[in-house]
Amino acid sequence: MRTAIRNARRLVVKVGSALVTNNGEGLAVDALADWARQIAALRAEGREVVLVSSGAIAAGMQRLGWTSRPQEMHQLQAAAAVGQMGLAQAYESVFARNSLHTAQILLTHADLADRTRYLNARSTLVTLLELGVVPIINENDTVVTDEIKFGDNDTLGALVANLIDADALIILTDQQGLYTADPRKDPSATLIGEERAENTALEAMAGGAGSGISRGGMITKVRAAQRAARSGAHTCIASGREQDALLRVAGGNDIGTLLYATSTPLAARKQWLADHLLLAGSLTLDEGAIEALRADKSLLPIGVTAVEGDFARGAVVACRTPDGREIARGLVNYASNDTRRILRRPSSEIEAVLGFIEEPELIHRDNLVRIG
Ligand SMILES: Nc1ncnc2c1ncn2[C@@H]1O[C@H](COP(=O)(O)OP(=O)(O)O)[C@@H](O)[C@H]1O
Ligand SMILES: N[C@@H](CCC(=O)OP(=O)(O)O)C(=O)O
Repeated sequence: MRTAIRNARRLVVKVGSALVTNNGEGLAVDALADWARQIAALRAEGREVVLVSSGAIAAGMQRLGWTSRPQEMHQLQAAAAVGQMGLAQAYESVFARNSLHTAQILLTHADLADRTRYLNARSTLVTLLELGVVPIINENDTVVTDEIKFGDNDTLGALVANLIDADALIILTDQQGLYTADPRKDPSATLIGEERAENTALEAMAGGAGSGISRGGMITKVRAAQRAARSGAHTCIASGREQDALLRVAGGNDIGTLLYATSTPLAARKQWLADHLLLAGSLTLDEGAIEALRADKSLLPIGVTAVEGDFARGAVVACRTPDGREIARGLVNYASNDTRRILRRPSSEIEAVLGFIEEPELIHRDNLVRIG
């Protein structure tokens, strides 16, 4: 499977806060310079690289002289705004030494949930890659609150990989890869070399963040690999402190943990639906509707037993089993108040109940994606 990474043309590289900021001590400029050198070498091989870098909050805290991470959102946002300047400046200068231009892109969840903005972000990124520029992405921490944050950049890295149809996602962190348990807590844990990204047993092995500096931990990296696999991208988690880590991973060497994709990539529009982190509402389905969705059919109002949330026509909603498990999601044809009036009814009655009809389906199969 390592050859899949060796053959990857378009790569997303994610570097975590602990690495970027020397565990919060300040920007690790030597590490940044080393990644820039390796990314330049990959570009010289004709490969395209997008960098997703954390570290704004940690760098901002250090610049402001704060020794512990503040709790208050506006203080975190202020630190991110200060730190992002330092981050951008440092990357610009280390890539310039390798004759490469960089571009700063700050994204929010809302940017990727809106179809037009999503497509715009994609075109800009692809244009930058065609121009030979290295896009450097972070979350736009200054404008997002907790409920709507990606929170950790592993998730953001996977969404970016899906956005630009990357072949591989390389996550550099402070461990050699995914271990059978958190090695900080269990010294007998062993490194996993390769595994299917979709193997849900991996989630039980992965724990939370290793330091107060970072957010996600290993669990968000495993989930990022699952997400990236939906668009066919393979993920490698490796230590950013290893000599030439990026070049060795991208060269197909046996380091870190490779979580490879096996499923057929989703069509672009369905990928976008699957990548929504926040849904406007949810529908509870009966057995017949669950069966219909498994057979790739549309969702009709007759198979819906309950509606949750307040949503407009065209919103993305979850389709759940009676015990609350999400099995699919899609773009709904009727607003929540209308959906409540037509649920459990045959489509032939929609017009009589509502006084109008949009479509006979509540969610058309083309706008529906199965999850899990
Ligand atoms: N099964 C595991 N294997 C490896 N590391 C793990 C595992 N479970 C939890 N961790 C922790 O995840 C940390 C890496 O994630 P994180 O601290 O969020 O770093 P980053 O800033 O690179 O995203 C490790 O330092 C480790 O303590
Ligand atoms: N956007 C935040 C990154 C959040 C974070 O810490 O992510 P990670 O290092 O991936 O756990 C920042 O730049 O500080």
